[in-house]
Amino acid sequence: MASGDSDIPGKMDNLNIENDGNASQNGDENVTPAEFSLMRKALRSKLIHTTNQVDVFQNDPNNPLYSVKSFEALNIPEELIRGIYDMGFSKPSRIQETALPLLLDKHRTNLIAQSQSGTGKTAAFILASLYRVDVSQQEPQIIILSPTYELALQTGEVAKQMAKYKPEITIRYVIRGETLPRNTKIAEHILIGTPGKMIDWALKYNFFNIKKISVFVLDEADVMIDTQGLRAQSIRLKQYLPKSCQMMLFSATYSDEIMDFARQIIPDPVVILKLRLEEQSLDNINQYYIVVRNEEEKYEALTNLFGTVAIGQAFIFCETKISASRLVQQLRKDGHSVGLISGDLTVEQRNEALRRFRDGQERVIVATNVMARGIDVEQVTIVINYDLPTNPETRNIDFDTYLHRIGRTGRFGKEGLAINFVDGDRTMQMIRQLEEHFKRPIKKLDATDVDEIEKIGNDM
Ligand SMILES: Nc1ncnc2c1ncn2[C@@H]1O[C@H](COP(=O)(O)OP(=O)(O)OP(=O)(O)O)[C@@H](O)[C@H]1O
Repeated sequence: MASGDSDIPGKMDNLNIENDGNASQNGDENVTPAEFSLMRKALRSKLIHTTNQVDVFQNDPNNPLYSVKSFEALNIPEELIRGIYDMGFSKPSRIQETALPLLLDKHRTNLIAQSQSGTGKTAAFILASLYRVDVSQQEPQIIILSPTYELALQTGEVAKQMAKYKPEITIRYVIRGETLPRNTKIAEHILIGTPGKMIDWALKYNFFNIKKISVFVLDEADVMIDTQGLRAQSIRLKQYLPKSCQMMLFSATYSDEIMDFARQIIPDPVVILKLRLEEQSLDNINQYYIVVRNEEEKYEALTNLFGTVAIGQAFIFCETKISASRLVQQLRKDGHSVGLISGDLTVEQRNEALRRFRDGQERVIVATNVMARGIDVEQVTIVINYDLPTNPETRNIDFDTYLHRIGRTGRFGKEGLAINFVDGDRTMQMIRQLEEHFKRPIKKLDATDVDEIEKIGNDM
């Protein structure tokens, strides 16, 4: 049995989402960093633009750095350009502007790149990998390591899309469930898989010659080091690679631990960092609260909103998985088409719900607090706090989670709408605290005032 099976997700009990450690507060929802990463990808339909400059660190001052403003300027085969345009990209993203010239240059620069999720890292290393393939050789030349089975599949999908007009480039997954007869020699050029299985295929079964690998990519380094065993396996694999192999490592977050790991894997790297995450802000969000007397009124007010506001896409947040799933059941019973995202669902079910939402098949998602921390909801126009976010220990209002739920990063200047439900003195006091804390008014909305609700909807 291949030791690659150690990559089965869901084994971790030590949650650490975006390094804020917050998820463990709601320990009944066990979601791993790898699962969050997948959820972000499932939900994302486009590039996240950031205004931040990138910082580049390199040891060799003679190595001139340049950035590209167009894909044509990269001197890559026309088929790859066509593939990129077919994916809807018109020009390189911020991180790609700097990373691609380095990745494609004749010095085969090694790279460590950190940039927030959704900024175009995957597309960058896929392009570099496709560019490096020598199609005259029918053997593996590129290894791409992902932390889990699902993330590897996701990366493979991107590679297949980009290589659409270069069908002579071949790709093989090295993930659980894949088996080969003994003495097989793999002919595919690009191997995408998890560390344990890759080690087995390279070193135990000799399905390919690791000395022929010319590009090694380690993706999602932050997720990798969070998962027992993957770090050691990655380092082990790296030790067998030829010296001439170009190595690159990508991470969405930054920490000393990640950098230590990165430097153990990548010799002599150029390091690209986009350290500062853009601040979430409430500047473009219109915030309201609706007062209700009991659960029935609350539910009625919610469905009233659905009926009146031509909501683009909405997220509804509940405090617990039980309340979230009850609400979904009720809404579905009443004929509303809503998706649910909670820790009770399988990875596949959650991602399927997010994909349906992303593709507009469902315009409402009900989610729990834990889920809110792990995914960003940039494209959502309405956020409804069915339950206000509270700290599970103190039961006080949780300002950070509130901001994370409804805030937007600067670039997304679009207007957003946040609606909070108030069902007593305690929640009313929380609204006042939020106003005080963020120095922004939260206006009262009468759930039965159809004209006003319509007006809000039209203003968006
Ligand atoms: N140059 C580009 N122009 C337009 N869209 C792009 C560009 N590069 C990537 N994208 C798209 O932006 C989204 C995010 O890109 P990508 O997955 O490469 O980001 P990432 O930084 O690797 O994210 P993660 O850290 O979650 O893996 C994808 O939908 C991708 O197709």
